[in-house]
Amino acid sequence: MESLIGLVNRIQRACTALGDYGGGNNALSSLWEALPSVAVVGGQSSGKSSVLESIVGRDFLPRGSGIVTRRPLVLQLLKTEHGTDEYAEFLHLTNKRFTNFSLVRKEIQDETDRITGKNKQISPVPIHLSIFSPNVVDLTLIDLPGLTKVAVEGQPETIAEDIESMVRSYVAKPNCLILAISPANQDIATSDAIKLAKEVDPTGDRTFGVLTKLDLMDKGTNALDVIEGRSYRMQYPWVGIVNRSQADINKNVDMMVARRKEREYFETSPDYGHLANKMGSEYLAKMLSKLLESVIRARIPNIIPLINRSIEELERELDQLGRPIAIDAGAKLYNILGMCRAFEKIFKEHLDGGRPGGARIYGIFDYQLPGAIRKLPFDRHLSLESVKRIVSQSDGYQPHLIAPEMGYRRLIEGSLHLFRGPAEASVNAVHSVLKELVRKSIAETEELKRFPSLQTELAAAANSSLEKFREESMKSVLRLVDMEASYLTVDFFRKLHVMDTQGSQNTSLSLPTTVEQNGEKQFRTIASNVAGYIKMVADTLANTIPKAVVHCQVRQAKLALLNYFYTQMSQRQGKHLGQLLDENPALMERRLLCAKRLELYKKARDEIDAAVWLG
Ligand SMILES: Nc1nc2c(ncn2[C@@H]2O[C@H](COP(=O)(O)OP(=O)(O)OP(=O)(O)O)[C@@H](O)[C@H]2O)c(=O)[nH]1
Repeated sequence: MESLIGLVNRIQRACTALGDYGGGNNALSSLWEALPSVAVVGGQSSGKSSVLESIVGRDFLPRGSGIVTRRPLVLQLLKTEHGTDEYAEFLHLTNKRFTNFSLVRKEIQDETDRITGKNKQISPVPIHLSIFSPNVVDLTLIDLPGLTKVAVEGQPETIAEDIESMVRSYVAKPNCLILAISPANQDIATSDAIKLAKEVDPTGDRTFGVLTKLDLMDKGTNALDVIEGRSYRMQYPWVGIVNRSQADINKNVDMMVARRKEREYFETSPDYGHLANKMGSEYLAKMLSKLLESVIRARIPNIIPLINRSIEELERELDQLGRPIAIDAGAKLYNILGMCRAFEKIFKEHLDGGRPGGARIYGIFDYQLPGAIRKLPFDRHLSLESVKRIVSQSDGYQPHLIAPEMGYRRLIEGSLHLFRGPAEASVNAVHSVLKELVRKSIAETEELKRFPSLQTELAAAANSSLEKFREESMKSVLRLVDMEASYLTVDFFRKLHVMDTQGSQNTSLSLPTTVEQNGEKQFRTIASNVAGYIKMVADTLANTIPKAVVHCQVRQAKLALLNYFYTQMSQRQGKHLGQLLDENPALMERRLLCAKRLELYKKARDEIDAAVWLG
């Protein structure tokens, strides 16, 4: 069965491939940070690289002066069957097996430079190296740049701080075991590794003290005070190491020989002999492997809810951001039309009552239009003075004989003309409501939110259709008013005449009146008759204007708001369609990031599920 370390290895590789290497300010939760790991921390020349090589049993890390490790190196060791060949693989060079470890060293150097440039910058993007060998234990270690104090030529002044903050970002997370390397030939109180570990892990629950260069201590001195926890106590016992010296490296002393020499050193040491079975790089590797396995076993149950929660959050965010747009013209057109239909549906819901707004149109017909008609200045138009003037002007040089037919007509036409105002106002008011509903519906169409250009174009197309509907509606309502003026309802006046004759018969016995009195009475009657007629017309128009407006504007808006837009769309080429779908670049980037992170979490969930089943 594959070890849990192998499982975490695979998830870590997926993390790097999908852009999650912790930190970052993209507000996405990091799986990388949640995974247990072992970070190797130490000051420059403390012997970090030597410890790692000793654990691997191979000479493969870049060496040189200055800061050699400038990107985190995630070193995944996988134990293979006894007798099998050793080889190494990089995540960035899939399918290429390295059996020559000096080429591994070169590739680490080259790959570091690929991201950081040759000017010795540092980068948090890790390099993943897997080593398959029968001489290793299953273990993952992360080699970090050595803590330094000074910048070398060409490096930014802030390099020391930059390195410290990168190292800190690894060791600060609670799931990270810290392998703190300190050289024995320096005062432990000045160890950079111990200083940092103390800060981020004050209880020492996850720090392992490793003391290198025991063989380089002054004759007659030893590091027992440290190793036995008297000068600096930690939860886990210190592990002493003797690596290859510079002279051994120069002589190309084989790593296996070095391991043997280290074993012999402890076994024969008068100072450390009693601790020999708990010293040396082989012991360190085995102990770390066991511990990492048990930490992973303990932490996995907490990681599963994190993964599930993150999947939910990412799916929610992706739904809000919308799925990516297809590239071919047909699919683009299909998408655009789909969004238009979603908009039209919402627009109709506003009119039909599913959403608010449509009732304002009824308000125009029920309240605004009758109110405006009531306020028309008929009183002034039909005042005695005005009636007299208009009747006499209409009579011309020959006063009327029985009834002032022309006077009536002029008075009525003048009154009817006043209805144009309320009719026009109704059309304009409904137009404003429809325009507002278009704006609202666009804002409420979730699918359109990502596409500002499409929104603008859709609004322009809808508004230009509304403009056309308004023109049609205006013509129709004004025609209704003009029709009233073109042909008067004869019946109304015939009935009046009959009533008038009966009235004069009834009053024939009343007191005699003067000529002026008679004339004035006649003008009043004319005013009252015209007012009666106008009232009748007002009632009619209060009913027919809404019908015309609904027919020409509201119904048309429901039926054909985007007809012209659709015709235009079908003639557009792919490039133009693409312009309508030009999303905000920040949004596109965010979608990509979320999609990659989602893929990572799903992969991790599958990996863990499979391991649980197998386990
Ligand atoms: N004699 C002896 N020399 C050691 C030991 N450990 C490391 N060295 C030497 O110390 C020097 C620095 O060792 P490295 O392993 O390169 O140290 P490092 O911490 O990786 O150094 P940087 O990557 O430059 O920060 C090398 O010349 C090693 O040979 C040790 O236990 N004994």
